[in-house]
Order: sequence, then C-alpha cells, then structure tokens
Amino acid sequence: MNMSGKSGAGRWHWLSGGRQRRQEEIILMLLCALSIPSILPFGVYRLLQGSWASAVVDMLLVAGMTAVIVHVWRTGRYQVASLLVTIFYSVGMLVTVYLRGVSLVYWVYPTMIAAYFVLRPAVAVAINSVGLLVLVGILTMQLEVVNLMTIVVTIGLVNLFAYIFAYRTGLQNKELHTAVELDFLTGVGNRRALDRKLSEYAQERRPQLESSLLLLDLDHFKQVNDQYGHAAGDKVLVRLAELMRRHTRSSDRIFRYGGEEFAIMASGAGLNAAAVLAEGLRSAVASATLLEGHPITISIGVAYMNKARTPDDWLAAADKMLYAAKQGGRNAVRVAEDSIA
Ligand SMILES: Nc1nc2c(ncn2[C@@H]2O[C@H](COP(=O)(O)OP(=O)(O)OP(=O)(O)O)[C@@H](O)[C@H]2O)c(=O)[nH]1
Repeated sequence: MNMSGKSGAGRWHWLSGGRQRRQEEIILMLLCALSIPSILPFGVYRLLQGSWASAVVDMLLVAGMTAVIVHVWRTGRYQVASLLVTIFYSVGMLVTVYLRGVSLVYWVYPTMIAAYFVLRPAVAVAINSVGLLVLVGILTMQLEVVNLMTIVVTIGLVNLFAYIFAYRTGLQNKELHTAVELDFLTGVGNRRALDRKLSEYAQERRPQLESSLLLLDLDHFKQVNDQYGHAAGDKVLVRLAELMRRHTRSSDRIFRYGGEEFAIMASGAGLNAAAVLAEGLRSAVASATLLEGHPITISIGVAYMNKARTPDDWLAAADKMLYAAKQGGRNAVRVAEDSIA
C-alpha cells in the first residue's frame, strides 16, 4: 500500500500546491486530513461532557495531524513524519482505550490499517505488534479471557491481511517499475532509466563516487540490417549488450539510449578510467564476433559527469565526442577533456 512515485499531474494535481509531489506525501496528507473531521467532533463532544482527559487526547491528535499536513505541505519531507504520525496516532488510540474502556477498541482497527498506507509493511507490523501488546495489558483487567482473545485474534488477522496486501502491492510496484525501465530486446536499462539515473546523480548532494558517461554507437549498422536482415541486426544488439556487461563493473549501469546507441554510466570512474574502459570496450567489440562473416565496430564518446553542469550537458558533451569519433573514421574513442573543468 506504501506506493512510490512522483505525482504532480492528473487526478491529484489540485493537491500538489503547484509542485511535483510523491504519492507518499499526498497519501500522508490525505490520511491526516481525513482523520481530523473523524476525531474533532468527538473531541468537542467530550469537552462539552467535561471529559477533559479524553478531550485533550483528541485535540492533541487533531493538532498533531494539522502540524504534519503543514510540515509535509511546506517541506515535502514525509518519511520521519509518517513514522511519527503512526506512533503518535497509536499512542493516542491506546490512551483513549485506557481512559474510556473497551468500547473504544473499534478505533484500533482503522488506526492499525492506516499504518500500512504510510510505512513499509515490516515497520507497520512492528509498531502495531507493540500497540497490540500494550492494548492487551490495558484490557486484561477489564475483560474475560474469551473476549480479550477475540479482540487479539481479530486485530491479528486485520494486521496479517493488511501486511500481505501491502507486501504484494509493494512487490507489484517494484516489478512494474523494473519493467517500465527495461529495454525488452537487450535487457539493459532504457532511455527512461538513463534519464532517471542521471537526474538522481545530479541531485545527490554529496555523491560518493565521481562518474563518467560513455555514449556508444554501432558503426555502419544500417549496412548490417540491409545486408543480413533486421533479425541479424537484433542479434548484434543483444550480443553487444552481453559484451558490455562482461566488460563493465557491476556498479556500472548500461542503457540503450536509442536504436543502435548505448550509454554507460561508469560509477567510480574519473575521465582517465572512463577513457580506459571505453578503449577496452572498443577493442573487445572489434575483436569479437558479433556477427558471423561481418566485422562489427563501435565508436564511443566519453564525458565527465561534472556536478557543476546538468545531465543534458553531460549527454551533449558525450554526444559531441561520439560525433567526433564518427567523423574521425569510426572504430574510435574520443574523450571530452573540457568536461572536467
Ligand atoms: N536490427 C535493428 N536495427 C535497428 C534497431 N534500431 C535501429 N536500428 C537500425 O540502426 C540503423 C542506424 O542507421 P544510421 O543511423 O544510418 O547509422 P549507421 O548505419 O550505424 O551509421 P553510423 O552511425 O554513421 O556509423 C538503421 O538502419 C536502423 O534501422 C533495432 O532495434 N534493431
């Protein structure tokens, strides 16, 4: 249930306040916003009744939810807020049951389910388990064993079902994200994955490792298609992707940038190391047999992923070098020396 992804458009646009927001932010704010009208009337009722302790708990919950909405709305930071809201909400629910008795136990169910909407399933189940233990402690004196067991079993089942549902949804989301970012022919990342990885690197405040970008393009690939057919061309692309996997580190990321063009994000590689990697790849392709009876070569442009510049600049610099490699006769590597400055 704890879904991920950006949501700045479409159905939720009116909730975004003019900026792109993650679904988690919106779900958390919605949950808090819906809790306020659910709790506030009871708080007012208890104030009028003179049940001060219960009224204070309800009003504190309402104030807490309002503060979370304002905080998330202004900062976009939702992770710690999600955890605090769940703990705060759970404590409020337990105090209410303690103050007003078992008739308030109905609040436990929606409260516990809500945890699965804003937290990872394992964290939600951990917090709810502690809540259940405290609840049993509170109700032990008030209930017969069979009634207490009914409450424990039903709460346990609600948590089990919510956990399974949240876990399955999380897995499906992950599979969907992976499928959306894969090139179906070669199995490497697609253009969308490349764009995401580049912008993630650009947004890292203090990147752990310097990185370089390689753009690779098959030379005279049109001839291969024309002479041997599209299926043979496809086979070359698949074999090239396999060769790139073998010749790169597991931390390097490979993408299909366009039809017969690939990109490699070489993590931990400064410009010199990236140039060595590119030259190794070029000569490996030249000496491999990607297509029986026809030599295949690649040209490569290399640029440093300078944090002072943008992903578009890195791509443009590498593309310029790729163009230079093609102009220089192909089967060549060109490095953008100025991209490091
Ligand atoms: N088999 C196959 N061919 C593709 C695919 N995507 C693009 N191509 C082909 O790649 C070829 C690219 O041709 P060009 O852009 O002229 O480039 P080139 O012949 O490699 O020449 P240079 O890049 O200048 O060396 C075209 O024939 C496209 O049809 C694909 O998925 N499979």
